[in-house]
Amino acid sequence: MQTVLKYIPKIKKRQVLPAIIFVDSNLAYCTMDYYQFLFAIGAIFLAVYYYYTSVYNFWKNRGIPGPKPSMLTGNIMGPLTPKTCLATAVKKWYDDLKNEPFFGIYEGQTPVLVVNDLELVRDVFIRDFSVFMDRGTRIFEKIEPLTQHLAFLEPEKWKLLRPKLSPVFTSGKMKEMFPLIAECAGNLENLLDKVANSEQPVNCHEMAAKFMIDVIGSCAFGINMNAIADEDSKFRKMAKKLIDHSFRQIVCESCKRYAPSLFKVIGGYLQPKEIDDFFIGLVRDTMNYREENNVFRPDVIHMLMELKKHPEKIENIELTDSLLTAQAFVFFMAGFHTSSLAMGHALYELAQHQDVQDKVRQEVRNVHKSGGTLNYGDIKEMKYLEKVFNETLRKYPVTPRLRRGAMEDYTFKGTKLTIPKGTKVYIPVYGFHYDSDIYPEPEKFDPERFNEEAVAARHPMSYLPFGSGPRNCIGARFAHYQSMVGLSTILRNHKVDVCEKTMIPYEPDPRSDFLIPKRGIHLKLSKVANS
Ligand code: HEM
Repeated sequence: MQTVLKYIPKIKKRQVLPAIIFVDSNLAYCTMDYYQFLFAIGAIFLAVYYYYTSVYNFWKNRGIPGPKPSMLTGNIMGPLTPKTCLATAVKKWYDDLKNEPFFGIYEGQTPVLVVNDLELVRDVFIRDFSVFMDRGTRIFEKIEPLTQHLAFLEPEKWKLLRPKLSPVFTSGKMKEMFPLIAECAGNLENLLDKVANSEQPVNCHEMAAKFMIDVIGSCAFGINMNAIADEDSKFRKMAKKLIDHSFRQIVCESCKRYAPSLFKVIGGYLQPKEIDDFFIGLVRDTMNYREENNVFRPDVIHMLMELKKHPEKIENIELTDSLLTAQAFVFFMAGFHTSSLAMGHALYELAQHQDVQDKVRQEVRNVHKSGGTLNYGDIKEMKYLEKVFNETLRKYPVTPRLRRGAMEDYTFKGTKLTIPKGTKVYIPVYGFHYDSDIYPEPEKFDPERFNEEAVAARHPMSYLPFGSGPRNCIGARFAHYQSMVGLSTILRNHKVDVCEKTMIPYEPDPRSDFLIPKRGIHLKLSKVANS
């Protein structure tokens, strides 16, 4: 290949221009008149400009207001241009437009309707669920086989799989699993003493993640993942890789969002295979072990083995190994990541509100007088801790917006707006949770917002940490129990304080769509004498 840039400075009007800048020595130069060249460039610019302005007229043409989109990225900056995180963007749009029933934004070039009106939100989640069963997420199953899980699956497969997996999380099953969670809490207690003795700040988000990995491993997979005791635990390493923002992952995510057709072609080269191979191997080996040794545990793996044995129970779906593994994978991923964030954020607030922390400790000690192992009933009695947990998820909803996709043309009730089939819909959770008309002084951490009367006085759609309707979080009950066990274990005999390393004010990580602390949650942990 030979560069012929050297020709360019010598060009004069009406001179012949080598229009191909990189020319293979075997190819003849392609020549073009100077004005023709300028015209061609201009035409290309015009075409691109026309394309983008017409794409970005979608909402304007329908009379729907919205923030001004940028070329290419629309309104969602995304991981390649991390100026503002998604939560901050959602809040800004909502604050500017909250008196509108809805407004329009663009994810890349894709129009998205954001629904503000709480009754219309209820229609989307519950009353017209048959239209909004879709998550509105595109899956590239050949490139990323583990993304064909419950959270992303298209409605046809989702509606067959969800009822088969829901029984894993009934309250009866929770009771059965509780001793396994309590056992992991024992290991956490040993870690707490080590950390307190070291007198060094600890990243509480990471500590919570280790606990959650052990809990999910034990309850969903029947495996001791050993993340608390072993710094080199393979599961902890995989978990870190999953939530990592390496350059490769940022490129992948951006490509999927802004250039999905390109991702189809190059995604296979960008995608690390290590995580897929690890989980596919893990689920296959666990199933084989149980089969050969006749092991029975009423968990996610058992449910998946049953489906594999009786594929006739789910017609119209080919139950491939990767489809089954993807279901186990989402329980691991969603189970440890979301709950560890909730637990980390709760400790962050408690370290800044010692009065609330003392009250929680008092309650935990009253309920759990005997010490020893916690039981299921103990958690139910910790009403104040529950309020703290709920208020934490109000201030720090893990997902700042929820998503749905319209499966047919849909007219919003009481309005003239009809959206075409396939339109994406967002629910601005972070906007609701910080709306001062719903939650006065929204920046304040106040667990009393969750006393019975206050909750009954609010619209049910104004608090959505676990989503709502038939496609809500399948693991909400499990998340609640594992977080409450983790928090009560830490706070019973230990105290968290802010220290020099604590990030105040809070800054979310702009590279993630989840609400994640930018620099971890570093707190000082010390032992509290038993009074
Ligand atoms: C504090 C912890 C958690 C939070 C804040 C959380 C939040 C959410 C949210 C907001 C959704 C979307 C709901 C919607 O669109 O209406 C969701 C879905 C989901 N969550 Fe969770 N989650 C948590 C813990 C868990 C746990 C522990 C598991 C499993 C062990 C889990 C498994 C799932 C799955 C599989 C879905 C997809 C459900 C479907 O599409 O049918 N989550 N979660």
